[in-house]
Amino acid sequence: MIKVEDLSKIYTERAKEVRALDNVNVEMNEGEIISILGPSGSGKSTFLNCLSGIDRPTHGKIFIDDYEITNKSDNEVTEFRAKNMGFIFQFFNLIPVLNVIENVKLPMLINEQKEKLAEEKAKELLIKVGLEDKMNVDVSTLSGGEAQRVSIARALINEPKIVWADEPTGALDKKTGNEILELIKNLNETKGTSFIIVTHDPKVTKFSNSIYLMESGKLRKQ
Ligand SMILES: Nc1ncnc2c1ncn2[C@@H]1O[C@H](COP(=O)(O)OP(=O)(O)OP(=O)(O)O)[C@@H](O)[C@H]1O
Repeated sequence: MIKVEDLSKIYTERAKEVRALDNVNVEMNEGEIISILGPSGSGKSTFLNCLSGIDRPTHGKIFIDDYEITNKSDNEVTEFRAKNMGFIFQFFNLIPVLNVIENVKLPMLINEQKEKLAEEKAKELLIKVGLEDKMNVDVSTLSGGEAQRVSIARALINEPKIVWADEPTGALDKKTGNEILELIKNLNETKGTSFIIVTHDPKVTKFSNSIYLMESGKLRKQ
């Protein structure tokens, strides 16, 4: 489903080169939970940003289901991302002026879907993540675990094939973090969505089908 060929990313800062990704070659299966572990500064976020088309690699090719993103224009990649990918962040990145259900509906409205359909879909997902009682509340009143459930519902609303999660348990206590990972596992099993989780947290591996280790820009399967 994801194929990466000879991928490198070199940042140049004050005439010094940083090789954030160093000739990565990998194929990742569809429908799995994949975790990418590695120390701080090893290149995990750079890898996620390149594969999701947010950043451009210096060298190499990336295919998502045979669609090469590395030879497309910025607009084409943005459209592909909006239709095929969801995102979960460490600090949730919810929009504070929108309530819970409005946050969940937003990516579907951005994709020019009908309001009524977005409303139905958002309700269904909020029930699935256990937030049926919180649909109309202000997001600032949510606990960390609840906020992450909202962001998971938001990530899934366009029925993406892939959800990228950057430290999804990083801001949560151990128990809440485990509940979020259980929810991700459940959604992976019931909907077949692939989750690719970038993390420092070794307990994520317990929920993963495949584990990779990033070290100094090189990726190894465990
Ligand atoms: N925009 C940038 N400009 C210059 N160097 C960068 C830039 N972004 C990242 N780097 C460097 O590239 C390397 C990889 O960074 P990256 O953020 O991908 O690591 P990471 O594994 O995600 O780290 P963390 O776990 O701390 O988030 C680091 O040496 C970092 O300093």
